[in-house]
Amino acid sequence: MSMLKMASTKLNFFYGGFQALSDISLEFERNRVTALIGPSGCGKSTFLRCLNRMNDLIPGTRVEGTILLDGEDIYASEMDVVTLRRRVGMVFQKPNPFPKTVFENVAYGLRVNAVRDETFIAERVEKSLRRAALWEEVKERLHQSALGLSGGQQQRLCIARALAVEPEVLLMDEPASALDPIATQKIEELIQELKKNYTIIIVTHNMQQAARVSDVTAFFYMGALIEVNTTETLFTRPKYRQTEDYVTGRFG
Ligand SMILES: Nc1ncnc2c1ncn2[C@@H]1O[C@H](COP(=O)(O)OP(=O)(O)OP(=O)(O)O)[C@@H](O)[C@H]1O
Repeated sequence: MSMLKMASTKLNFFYGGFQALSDISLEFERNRVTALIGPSGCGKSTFLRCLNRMNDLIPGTRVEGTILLDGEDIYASEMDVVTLRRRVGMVFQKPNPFPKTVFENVAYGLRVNAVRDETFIAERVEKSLRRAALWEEVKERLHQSALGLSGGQQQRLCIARALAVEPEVLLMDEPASALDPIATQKIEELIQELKKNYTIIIVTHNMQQAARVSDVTAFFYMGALIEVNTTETLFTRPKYRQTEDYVTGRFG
């Protein structure tokens, strides 16, 4: 099995007349955590959303170039977007549980995919909550509203919800930025655990977080990919001045 899970080649992205990404070629290996870093507005989130075609939902946008998932072009006409988003799951910056029970939040993706077997659903809900390191905290309150959970628990619930449909890739857009330090640490530990089973791509503003959780880091600046390397090398021996200035906190 190839180590390469996803790859973008010469990706350009436009919001109307504004080009937000230029010529991004970036590879993602299986069971690795890749962090996307760079100053506000440099295109990190735009790039992340290209990877499961979330940008399709924004009118007036245009993509050029290719993105492959296991060698298949995700923008090809035969690619089913619902299947793509099942395979490439996403967790957002702010925890966004549905106003439903804990159980139904996690079961949601299965029900949407027309799974009817309640035993199967219950097993998958438990497995997903365990993988998201939340089961012990919620097993007695599965049928209470998810909105009663703490922010950190809600974010792990959103991760469990993403895992329930068994994605292959997990996209995380600043998943801990709305959380306190303890909840953040739990999410970071969880990311380390999850990479055994998933390919993870995380956008973060927090350089220490990128250094702690990722194997590979990509530095974006003004819509371009400036450099990508193992996290250790990128942080200790960056090739370019812009990268160095950013990782040492001189700007951004
Ligand atoms: N829906 C949109 N319509 C038009 N322009 C957009 C839209 N979303 C983002 N942009 C622009 O595209 C550029 C890249 O934005 P993006 O959100 O991808 O950057 P980012 O690096 O993730 O920033 P941040 O760290 O602040 O979230 C910015 O100039 C932004 O203003």
